Amino acid sequence: MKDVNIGICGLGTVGGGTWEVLQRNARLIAGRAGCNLKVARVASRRPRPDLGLGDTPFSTDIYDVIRDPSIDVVVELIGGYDEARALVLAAIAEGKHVVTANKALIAVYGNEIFNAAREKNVIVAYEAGVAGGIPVMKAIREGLAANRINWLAGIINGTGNYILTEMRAGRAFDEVLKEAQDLGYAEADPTFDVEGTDAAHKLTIMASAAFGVPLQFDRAYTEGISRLTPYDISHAEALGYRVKHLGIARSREDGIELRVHPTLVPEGNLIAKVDGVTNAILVDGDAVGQTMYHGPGAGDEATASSVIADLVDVARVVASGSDQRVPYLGFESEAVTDHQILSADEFRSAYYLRIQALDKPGVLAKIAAILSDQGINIESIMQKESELHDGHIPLILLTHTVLEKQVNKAISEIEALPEVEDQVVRIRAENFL
Ligand SMILES: NC(=O)C1=CN([C@@H]2O[C@H](COP(=O)(O)OP(=O)(O)OC[C@H]3O[C@@H](n4cnc5c(N)ncnc54)[C@H](O)[C@@H]3O)[C@@H](O)[C@H]2O)C=CC1
Ligand SMILES: N[C@@H](CC=O)C(=O)O
Ligand code: NA
Repeated sequence: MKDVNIGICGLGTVGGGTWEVLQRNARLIAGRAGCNLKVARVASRRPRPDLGLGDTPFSTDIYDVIRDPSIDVVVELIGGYDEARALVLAAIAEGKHVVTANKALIAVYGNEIFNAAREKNVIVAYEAGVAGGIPVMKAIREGLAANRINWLAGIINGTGNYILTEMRAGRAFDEVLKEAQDLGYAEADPTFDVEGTDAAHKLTIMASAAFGVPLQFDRAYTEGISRLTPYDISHAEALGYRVKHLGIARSREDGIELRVHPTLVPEGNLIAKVDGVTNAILVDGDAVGQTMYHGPGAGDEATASSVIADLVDVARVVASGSDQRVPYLGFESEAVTDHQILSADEFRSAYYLRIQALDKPGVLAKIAAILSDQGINIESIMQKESELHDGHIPLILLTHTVLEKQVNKAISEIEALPEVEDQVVRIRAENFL
């Protein structure tokens, strides 16, 4: 059986997991790929004696992998933007295929990288970058190829969902984040997880493959979980919702909503029950209806599972000498359109609003009048006398679905009322899920 030679760059959480699974399941994987996936070289800043690399050449210079003429596929697992971009472009220039877990790289530089790869007739595969171990890109690009995809929505950051799950159990944000870092779930810069950047990277990639538009990370609306409070989480629950950090991509006649933010999800919805580091993506297609992809969104061997699936795809092409492959974002270049990405003002959603108002007659009427002037109907209202503090009492409202610009207008008018103190807390609620 032929060997396909693999060079791994970056032996951290995912690199280590990839090495381990390739060794453990070598025969099984070879049986599927039709060739041996041989790790012929590894490079990383620090050696990993715990992995038992044996005779496999190791160096601290990742470019040793690029320079090695025997390497067929470079596995980029160093992470980050610029160094990874340079490494991947250098690998492509050498005519090597690339497998990466780096969604930041693909979301931001994917258009450039895919063009370079097309010119050199090599493959760049990135399944591990989107929802870790879940083969969701395979589902979108291949399994759902018959469908007009209407929308997709899901939990696509394991660290964030882990934090929200533990916060519900009463644990402190910082303590749980530290634990997620120790478990290898978090990004090198964990603000990418908690401020929504990582989820926006993944959403950008899924949306392009779902709708056939170029990658446009800079057009994604991004809001993280760092400002969520246990208070709002528990009040949302009292209204029958769970607060989840979602990525939502929805195709409309007038454009595409591309947004990442904390979201109230009806408690009966499957997504509401997804806890811990688990990710879940619901995809709505015109032919199939809704399908859901659920599984570990981060972690060493779970992510390695996707890295190796990509390696098998590449190895089959290398070993068979064919150049048959799935287009990068599932669409042939001629079929990619310029359907615009909408601004946040154009989002349609329901809203949970928490208003800190003076407890005196007439205030509620003023707020109701502002909402009504903006055409906003109220679905439910909650106010507890027991939460009266310094003459102020939180008023919690759930609106019907409206345009976001109407809500923004209403919020600024409400915040300007002398009876209202602090900023209005606003969390989108999605009843269409
Ligand atoms: N940890 C996870 O669960 C997941 C991570 N990813 C992605 O996988 C990639 C790798 O992530 P992790 O393994 O978690 O990171 P990590 O920080 O554990 O590993 C990165 C490794 O690369 C090495 N490295 C970085 N720059 C280097 C350079 N210039 N020269 C030599 N070595 C260098 C580091 O020393 C480290 O050993 C990232 O793009 C990340 O976003 C994707 C899905 C899940
Ligand atoms: N930091 C990411 C890792 C996987 O993509 C996450 O927590 O989801
Ligand atoms: Na994946």
